[in-house]
Amino acid sequence: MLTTDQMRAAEAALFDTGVEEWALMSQAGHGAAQWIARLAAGGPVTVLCGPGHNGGDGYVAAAALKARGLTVRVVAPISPQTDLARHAASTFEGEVLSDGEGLKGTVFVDAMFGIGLSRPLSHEHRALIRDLHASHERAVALDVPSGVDCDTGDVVGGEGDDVPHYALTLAFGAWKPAHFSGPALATIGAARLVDIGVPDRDGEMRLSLPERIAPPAFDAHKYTRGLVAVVGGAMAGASLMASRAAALAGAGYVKWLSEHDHPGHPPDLVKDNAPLADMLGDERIGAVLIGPGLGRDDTARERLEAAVRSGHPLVLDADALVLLTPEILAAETDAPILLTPHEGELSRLCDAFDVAGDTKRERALALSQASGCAVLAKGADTLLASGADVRFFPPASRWLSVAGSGDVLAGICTARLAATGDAMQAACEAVHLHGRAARHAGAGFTATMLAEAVHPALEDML
Ligand SMILES: NC(=O)C1=CN([C@@H]2O[C@H](COP(=O)(O)OP(=O)(O)OC[C@H]3O[C@@H](n4cnc5c(N)ncnc54)[C@H](O)[C@@H]3O)[C@@H](O)[C@H]2O)[C@@H](O)CC1
Ligand SMILES: Nc1ncnc2c1ncn2[C@@H]1O[C@H](COP(=O)(O)OP(=O)(O)O)[C@@H](O)[C@H]1O
Ligand SMILES: [K+]
Repeated sequence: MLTTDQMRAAEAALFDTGVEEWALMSQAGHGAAQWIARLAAGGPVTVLCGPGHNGGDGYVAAAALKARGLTVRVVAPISPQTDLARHAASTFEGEVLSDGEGLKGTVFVDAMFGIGLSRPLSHEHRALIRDLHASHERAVALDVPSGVDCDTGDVVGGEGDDVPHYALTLAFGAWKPAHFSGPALATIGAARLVDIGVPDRDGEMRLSLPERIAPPAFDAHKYTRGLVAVVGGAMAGASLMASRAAALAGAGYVKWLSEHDHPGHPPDLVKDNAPLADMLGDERIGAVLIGPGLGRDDTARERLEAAVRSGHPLVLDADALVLLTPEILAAETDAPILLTPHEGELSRLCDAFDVAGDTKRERALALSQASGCAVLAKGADTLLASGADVRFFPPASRWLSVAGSGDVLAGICTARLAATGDAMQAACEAVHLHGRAARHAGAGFTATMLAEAVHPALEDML
């Protein structure tokens, strides 16, 4: 995944090796035409072309679609402004209109602006896009929906609903942050990457895709598979749900360290109510979860301090993130720590660690660097920051927006941390497992149902 500047640098590096600009544009336009043709299914296509190379891609796609026998109209409110864009326009031999008055069709292709957007869309351009969107059955955005800032996913000079909803967005050469973050996420629809020859490199920002989870080794026993300790608190239900999710996410053994009882306590979950510091002294513990249902009083803070001092790999969620300060984290520990804040907790933590950033990505990175922890910043556009690295995730079921869903995720994270010993890998596996569980749970599930659905989800990922 590349920012605008990185994308331009990657293109420049290709040109330095002798690749022609036209070759890239040609691949972008032809790659787009293949997707558009499938969506058009023989119906008429209207391509809105801007003045730059995004428009150039549009002209190439228009010419390729016309060559396939489709009815294609180009609307170009601004003429091409570069030699390359003019050359692209010259390859399209059909009708070019200056406005979209009365046009109807199957697919509307937005090739107005891409990574070169430099200011908010004018009222006229916004209205033109809205009208063409309304008069066609489906809309496809080339590179990004016009008006979206590629680096942030914000709508430049506007709100999320100033950009209409696209069925498909075709990213050229590399993903941009906007494809998986910010208000743009609501407008982008299905996102697909079109190869234009920009080599994949092991950059700091990447899209995380599900990878296989390793099943237990042949000589595995419950401790090698991971002993998870879930610290309970005043509201026992939340830690109980997290424990259940941890058990179903592959942990060999889950211990519930709780002073409180709960009627939903299952027989296969071992409860231990000895003093917390004693229990945390067990060297076999692979990872500790603290936060769900912990409470926020002095007792809760003492339990958090004990968990950090224990030196075990940690997942801190919910109330632990409300209580966390740099002083608490100052305890000597080399063990990996994963923080799993939602938006509100992230902003509180940024205050507590005295860091700031314009975007969620920048805030999560700054917090990770200030705290030394991996930061899984949850929400509709979940992302993971660890040191300089960022992982984005494909959008998950919106039904995950239910109370307790974060407790389930925290339990999964802890099981994966106990199994892998690596906060970043654990968080990536956990987000995919959580998303997969949501698909198994269907629509309108409760957090308890989601926790149960971790079981079939794990099987999918083996
Ligand atoms: N460099 C290349 O050869 C390639 C470019 N590609 C395409 O080119 C795009 C980037 O092209 P450009 O750098 O030309 O940028 P764009 O085509 O995104 O836009 C730049 C043009 O729009 C104008 N402009 C910007 N914001 C405006 C606004 N709000 N109102 C009116 N005019 C505005 C600028 O003055 C400039 O003429 C990518 O998104 C991608 O679609 C890729 O397909 C791959 C190859
Ligand atoms: N609209 C959404 N689309 C996808 N996932 C979502 C959405 N809203 C919330 N989630 C996910 O659901 C979980 C909610 O966690 P959290 O906010 O901690 O809830 P709770 O505290 O109630 O458990 C997170 O994993 C988050 O990424
Ligand atoms: K566009």
